[in-house]
Amino acid sequence: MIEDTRWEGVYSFEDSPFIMEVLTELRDERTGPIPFRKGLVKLGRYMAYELTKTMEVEKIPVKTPLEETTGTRIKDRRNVVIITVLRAAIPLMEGLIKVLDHARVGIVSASRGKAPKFEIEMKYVKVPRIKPEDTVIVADPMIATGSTLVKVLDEVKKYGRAKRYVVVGVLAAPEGIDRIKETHPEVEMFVAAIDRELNDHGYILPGLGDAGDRAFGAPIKL
Ligand SMILES: O=P(O)(O)OC[C@H]1O[C@H](OP(=O)(O)OP(=O)(O)O)[C@H](O)[C@@H]1O
Ligand SMILES: O=c1cc[nH]c(=O)[nH]1
Ligand SMILES: [Mg+2]
Repeated sequence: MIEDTRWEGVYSFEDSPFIMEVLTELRDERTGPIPFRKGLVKLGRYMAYELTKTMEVEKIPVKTPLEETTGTRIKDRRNVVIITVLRAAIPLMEGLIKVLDHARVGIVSASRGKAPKFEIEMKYVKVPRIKPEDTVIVADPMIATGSTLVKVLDEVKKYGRAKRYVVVGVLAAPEGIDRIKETHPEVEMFVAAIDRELNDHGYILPGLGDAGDRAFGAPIKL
């Protein structure tokens, strides 16, 4: 992972060719919903694997068929709460949880309104109690204006103070990172790549389009 020195605690995986290859497939407009969801699952799995490198480990005794020796256990892996932001984060969470299988899971809905206010409607909130030893991971593939994550982090912090707050995403715009760092400076962010900018509809450029629509199809407006 590479720390982006424009901020404190913001990392990308542009040094990982495999993560970049999967990201390229997600960006490709020819990629349909099935491979798109599969790609989000893969990114969740591999970014969770990378994230374990930042977790606390402990030495434990282990007995092989031949002799006693010392083993390793990732202590923090047993104290994780994954917060999934509907819709687009569902496949991403599926990938994260393959590595972080002990995680407790919270689900929140968050749908973003139109420019320029980008009001966030957060109706469905089901979050477990958060303990001081927990690493809270908020999963959302896209960090554009940052409105969604600011609102979700505000809400999640009502459920108890955690040891760490980590955002895991696929693409982030500098504008969104700035916004989140303003209101939640302690939050660490891990994304596959940090893209160039937002367009005036609040979409990330070059981006990958609307992640929820790419994964599940565009909803119709009644
Ligand atoms: O950083 P922001 O400007 O808040 O934008 C990011 C949010 O926008 C998209 O959600 P959307 O409202 O499109 O819902 P969806 O995931 O169901 O498509 C995306 O999934 C993020 O949650
Ligand atoms: O580019 C973007 C920005 C916000 N939400 C998305 O799904 N894609
Ligand atoms: Mg969407």
